[in-house]
Amino acid sequence: MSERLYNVAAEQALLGGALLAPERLAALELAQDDFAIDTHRLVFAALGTLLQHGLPVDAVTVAQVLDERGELARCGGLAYLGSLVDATPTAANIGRYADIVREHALARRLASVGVELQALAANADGLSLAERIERGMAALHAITGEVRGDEARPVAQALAHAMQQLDQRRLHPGARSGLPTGLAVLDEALLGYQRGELIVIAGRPSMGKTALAMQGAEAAARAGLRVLVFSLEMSEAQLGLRLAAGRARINLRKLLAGELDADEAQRLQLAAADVAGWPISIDASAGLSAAQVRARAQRHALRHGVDLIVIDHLGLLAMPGHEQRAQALGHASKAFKALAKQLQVPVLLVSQLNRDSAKGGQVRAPTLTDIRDSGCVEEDADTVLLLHRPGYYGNDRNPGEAEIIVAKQRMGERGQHLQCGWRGEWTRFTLQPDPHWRRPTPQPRYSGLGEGEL
Ligand SMILES: Nc1ncnc2c1ncn2[C@@H]1O[C@H](COP(=O)(O)OP(=O)(O)OP(=O)(O)O)[C@@H](O)[C@H]1O
Repeated sequence: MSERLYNVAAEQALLGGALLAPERLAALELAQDDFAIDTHRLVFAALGTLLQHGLPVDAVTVAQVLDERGELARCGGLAYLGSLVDATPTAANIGRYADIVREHALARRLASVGVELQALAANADGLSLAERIERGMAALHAITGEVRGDEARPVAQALAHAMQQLDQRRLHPGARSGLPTGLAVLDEALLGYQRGELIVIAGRPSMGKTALAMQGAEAAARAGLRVLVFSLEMSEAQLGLRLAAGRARINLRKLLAGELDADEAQRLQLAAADVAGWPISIDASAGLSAAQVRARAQRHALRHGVDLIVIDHLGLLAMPGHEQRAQALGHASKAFKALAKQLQVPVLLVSQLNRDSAKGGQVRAPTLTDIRDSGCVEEDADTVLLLHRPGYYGNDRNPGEAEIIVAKQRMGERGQHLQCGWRGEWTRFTLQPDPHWRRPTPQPRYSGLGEGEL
C-alpha cells in the first residue's frame, strides 16, 4: 500500500489520545476500517468493547481484552500500548488526528473505486456503457457522500438546521429559500425552486415551457449559480441566441432574419457579452437516455459543481427498446428525482402535454390528469407547473395573457392560478400582459372596387 494512503503516526497519536481520554472517542465517529494498520484496528476494537460495557479504559485494561482474544502478542504486548500513551503527551489534538486518519481511509476507498472502475471498463458482466458509467458514478458518489457527511442524521439535528433556516427567514421576510425562478409571482408562490426537488414544467406545444425553464436558468446564472442544461430539442447555438435575444429584449425572428436596426444590433452585442459570462453549460447531445443524462450530470457536478439542472424535454429522451413507454418514463422521472436529491439541486424537467383540440377557439386549462400519460411523473415530481395561454388559440383573448398553474407542491398551496404576461417575441414570461394590446380590427371585406380606384 502506498504511504500516501495511510499515516502511522496519526493512527498512533489517535489511539494514544483515546487511551488518555476515552470519553472523547464516541464523538469522533470512527470505524475500525478507518485504520490502515492491522494492529491498530485490533486495539481500536478492544477500546470499543470496553467503552460499550462502561468499563475503565487504559493501556492495562485494553491489554487485558487483547490478551483474552489472543491478540496481545500480535499487537506488540503491553509495551506497545504503553508507547502509544508515552508518545502522545495530550489528548487535546485528538480531533485533528481523527480527521487525518479518516482522510487517509477515504483515499484508500478512492483507490479501491479506481480498481472497480477498471473492472467496469473491462466489462466482464456485459453491461451497456451507460450502465457501467452510472455504476462508476454511484461508487464515486458513495465516497463524496461520506466526505460531506451525507448519512442518516438524528431528527433533532435535522430539525435544528431547519429551525435555523426558519429563523433566518423570519429575520428577512420575503427572502426566498430556493433558487430564483426569474418570475416574481412564481418566487412568491414557491419561495423559489427548492434544492433536492424535481420540478416539472408541463404544457401543450408552444406554451413557453422552454422559455420558463430558461428564465429560471438565467435568473440563477445571474445570481452566480452554476446551471447545467440538457437541451434535447435545440442546439447550443440556438439556445445561446435565444438567451442573448431575451436578455436584449430583441425579437428573435427579426434577429434570425437579419433585420435588426443599429440600436438593436448594439443591444444584442452587449447582451451576448453578458450571457457569455454566465455560468451556464449546455449539453445538446441528441438521443440521450435518462441514465445517460443522470451520469453526465453527476460527472459534470463532480468536475465543475452545479446548482441547477434543466432537462428539456422528457419526451425526447431515448427510451430503452425493451421497455414500454410508460415504464421508461417512470424510470426517467425516478432517475431525475434521485439526481435532484443526490446533488441537492433543483431539477427542472420540461414535459409536453398532448395537444387538445380547441372548441370555438377555447381550450380548457390543463390539469394534473393531463400528465398521467407521462408515466409516474406526477408521483415523482415535488412540484408541477402547468402553463396555459388562453389567447394562443386564435380567440379574442389577449395573446399576452398567461397562467401558471401550481398543480402540485409538496410543501405549499396547490391549485393556485398565477396570472402573468407573455411576450412571444422575447420568448419570456412577464409580470403582466402587455397593457397596450388591442384586438386587431377586422379588415374590411373586399368591397368590389375596380383596380384603378385603389
Ligand atoms: N418572434 C416571435 N414572436 C412571437 N412569438 C414567438 C416568437 N418566437 C417564438 N415565439 C413563440 O414562443 C413560443 C415557443 O416558446 P417555447 O419554445 O418556450 O415553448 P415550448 O412550450 O417549449 O414549445 P415546444 O412545445 O415547441 O417545445 C411559441 O408560442 C412561439 O409562437
